Amino acid sequence: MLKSCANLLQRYPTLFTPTQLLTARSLPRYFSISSTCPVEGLRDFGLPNATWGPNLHDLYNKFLELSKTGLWKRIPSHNTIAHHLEGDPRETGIGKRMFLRNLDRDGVGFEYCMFYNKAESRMVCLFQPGPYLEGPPGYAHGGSVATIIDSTAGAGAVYTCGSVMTANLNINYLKPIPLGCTLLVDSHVEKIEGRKVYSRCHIQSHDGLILHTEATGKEQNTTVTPFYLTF
Ligand SMILES: CCCCCCCCCC(=O)SCCNC(=O)CCNC(=O)[C@H](O)C(C)(C)COP(=O)(O)OP(=O)(O)OC[C@H]1O[C@@H](n2cnc3c(N)ncnc32)[C@H](O)[C@@H]1OP(=O)(O)O
Repeated sequence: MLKSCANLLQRYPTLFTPTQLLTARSLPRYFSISSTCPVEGLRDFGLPNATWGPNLHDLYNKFLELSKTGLWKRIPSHNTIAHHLEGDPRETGIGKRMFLRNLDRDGVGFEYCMFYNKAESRMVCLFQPGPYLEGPPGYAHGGSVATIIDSTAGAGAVYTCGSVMTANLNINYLKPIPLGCTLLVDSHVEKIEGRKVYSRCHIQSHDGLILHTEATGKEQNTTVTPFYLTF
């Protein structure tokens, strides 16, 4: 691992902070970043890759197991939003990349996959923040935390109600999120009033012992950004 870390440092001298280097032995496997990630071409990023740590694998396998009951479904995650949703017949604009999938290497940014439970209007996101999301030394930037919350609650609202835009998002940052850890982002649609969709979301450590973040969101049903769903 230290050898691959040294190689990475040679190629990308500013990739890791001193804090991360000091704690490199205890951090998961984003140090073995694959250099074979294709830049172009359709790919489902919600599938395991070499940068996933053991805790992310464990959570993923747990939800795959739950999916066998039919209550949960893995949500595909392609590089462009037009392809993000299963069954979307539209072509995407050239050069567009979905915000969370806009890096050309695995493991450095938003490493995640989502599962949806229709009966509970619930979307969970298994999330491993990579080193490019750094805010305070060694920890995830608050904006990146807001992004994964917005994307999880937003996707949950889309799968529950169809096309929505986020109108409002309130976040309480309770405990900082270490880069490289595995998190469960858990959102559900709490209430629907006409075109208004109210969601609640929290982020906890993979073992449920630490509550990192709580959030409430309000999405507005809209026809501005029609999504095509086949759930
Ligand atoms: C698997 C798929 C993954 C996809 C996930 C994608 C997730 C990403 C989500 C996003 O990032 S979306 C991008 C960020 N959001 C925006 O850019 C939204 C910009 N704002 C708008 O487009 C409009 O303001 C909006 C559509 C949200 C509302 O416009 P409307 O014309 O529909 O609202 P209108 O002014 O008619 O108000 C309707 C109701 O909503 C309420 N409302 C509007 N804006 C609000 C606001 N900001 N906060 C709270 N409430 C709001 C408003 O008070 C009113 O309540 P009442 O019916 O009770 O009177």
